[in-house]
Amino acid sequence: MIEARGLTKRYGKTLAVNDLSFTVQPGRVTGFLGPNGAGKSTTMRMMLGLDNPTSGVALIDGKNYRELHNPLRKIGALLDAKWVHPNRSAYAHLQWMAVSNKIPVRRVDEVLELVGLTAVAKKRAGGFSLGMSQRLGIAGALLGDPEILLFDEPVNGLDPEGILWIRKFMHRLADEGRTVLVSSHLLSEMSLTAQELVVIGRGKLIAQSSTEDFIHAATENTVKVRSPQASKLRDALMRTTNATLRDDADALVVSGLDAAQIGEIAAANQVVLHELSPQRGSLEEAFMQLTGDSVEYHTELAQAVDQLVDVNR
Ligand SMILES: Nc1ncnc2c1ncn2[C@@H]1O[C@H](COP(=O)(O)OP(=O)(O)OP(=O)(O)O)[C@@H](O)[C@H]1O
Repeated sequence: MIEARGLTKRYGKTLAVNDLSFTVQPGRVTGFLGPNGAGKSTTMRMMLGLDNPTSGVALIDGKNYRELHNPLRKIGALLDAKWVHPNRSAYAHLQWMAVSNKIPVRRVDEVLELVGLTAVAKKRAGGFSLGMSQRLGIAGALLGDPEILLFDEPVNGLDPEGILWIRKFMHRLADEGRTVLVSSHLLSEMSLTAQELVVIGRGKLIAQSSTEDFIHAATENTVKVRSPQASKLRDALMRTTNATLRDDADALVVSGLDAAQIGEIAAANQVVLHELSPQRGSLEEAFMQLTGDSVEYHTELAQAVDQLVDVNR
């Protein structure tokens, strides 16, 4: 388990992380979501003992990173995929990491196999694509077979195939019972990857919940109804309920009632229905809702969505 308690980091005048408290549980992929500059990397660096909190603590199974006996066996991390020496082979890089952390060298072959890099293990890491570099970074994080894994923006810049691979791999790690914290500013990607969310903005916690609850709590659930007798249905709904109705092309969008209630009212009034479909809010809508009226945020959000469209193009 990872726990942040009152975690705060100040760089001069910038409050990068502001009194952040949350927990990350094993067996689930937890998305660490927030726009660029929200404080995700700083938080992760403090979890890994690479930066000192101004106040508060980041605990790994109840301990500071620096108190861990054999840190790589407890927590593995991918912060920057390109930090590998370009002239080293993938194998040599992992071997160096293994030796310097007292991990048996045979583990190198295992992790190369896990991330699908066995065939290129002896090639220069400098010639790797971004996707291959990410896999090598993940192999490094897995070297100590740790229970806890941190990934900072692992899908940034990857093609759809690479994104899918990372997503499946994260799920596999969580299914093995590990604690997986993955940061991203890509909202839609997180809605597919993460089962739990920790959402931050300007260093502060906005929400911690399951992805489903996050969307549910922050967005209005509506039901889309299409009927050849729309005005009769509208009258019946207005007469008997406090539901709010709005028109959307040839459909009625109803909030305040669920699909079953609308179906019952339609049947009681002998109204024919052609469609009765619950509409779920999206993570984008939820994020907009919770981050309120900040212009800066909405610009960030628009950029995040644009990037997502680019990635999927
Ligand atoms: N070493 C540093 N010195 C000064 N300011 C910093 C430093 N590191 C981060 N910051 C500032 O702290 C804030 C949070 O940055 P951080 O990199 O943690 O955000 P992030 O959510 O990871 O965003 P990104 O995805 O862009 O990295 C930003 O305003 C950033 O400019």
